[in-house]
Amino acid sequence: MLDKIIRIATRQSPLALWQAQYVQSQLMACHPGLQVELVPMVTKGDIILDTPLAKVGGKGLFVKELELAMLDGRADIAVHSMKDVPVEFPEGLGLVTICEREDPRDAFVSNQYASLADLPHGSIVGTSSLRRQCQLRQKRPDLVIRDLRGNVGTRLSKLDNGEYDAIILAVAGLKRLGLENRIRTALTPEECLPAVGQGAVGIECRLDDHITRELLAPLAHRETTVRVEAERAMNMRLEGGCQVPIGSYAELTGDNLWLRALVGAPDGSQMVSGERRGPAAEAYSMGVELAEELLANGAREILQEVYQGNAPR
Ligand SMILES: NCc1[nH]cc(CCC(=O)O)c1CC(=O)O
Repeated sequence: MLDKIIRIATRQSPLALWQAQYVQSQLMACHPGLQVELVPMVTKGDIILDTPLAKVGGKGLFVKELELAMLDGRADIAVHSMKDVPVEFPEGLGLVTICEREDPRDAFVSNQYASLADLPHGSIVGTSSLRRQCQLRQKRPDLVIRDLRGNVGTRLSKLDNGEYDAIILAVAGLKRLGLENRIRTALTPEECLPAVGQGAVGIECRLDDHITRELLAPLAHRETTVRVEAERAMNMRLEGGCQVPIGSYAELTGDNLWLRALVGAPDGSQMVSGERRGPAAEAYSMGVELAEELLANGAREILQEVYQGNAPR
């Protein structure tokens, strides 16, 4: 077992490298003597950076090359932000481990203003996430929302250049990159319901690689796994593809799971939301049932508009 080497396929953005190195150090701490190497890769998503993600094929662009490397045996595992992991996996691969969640909230980042409420009428806010856009617009229809892409450092420099009055980023990403001081306020789940899996890191590998799966087992965090399972079941039932105006967030207290979800029109004109409470063992079915309730309450029509590219923004 100790002469085993684990190779981690990773993108080279600072956040992807942080996540890969986090898993590398956790694995080495759990298994003294185990060798763990990073296999840095470039994905299509890294190359096509100027087009809104929804138009170029979505988040899958960032994971395909990593998955091919695992299937070809050039790498053993890939580490993902759970919110970027597509709902389906290629044959032979699967998500086997979910690590402990970092702060799941969204962050309000600005150089002049301390909070969303402080933004003057007509301020320009940067985010390309339809989920963030619809929730911002619902609360503040006066704001001007502009697309904002690139990795976390790029987004912050566009804010600093004066292109935006404020931007919204995930708290987790900023913390991991040592940029916590840029957070003016964390938005509560009531202000902006987080994305499926936000703040959690997951590990994908070949399902028949039992040695690797056994080595990964101690990195799993039970509470996070239950929460993310409920959130992902919700998303799966909604067929939430690449870029979607869906928030899905679960909290677990003892055995009590509380799942909240919303689907909104990107222009903030409509929003359907709901919640479910139940025991942890029912995480999956709670997610599916909540999704069905939202679909029946108008989410189906909202999502159809978004998928057909007709939704006003
Ligand atoms: N969509 C990009 C992305 N994917 C994961 C994170 C970091 C937070 C996380 O792990 O959920 C970010 C940056 C952001 O949304 O600000």
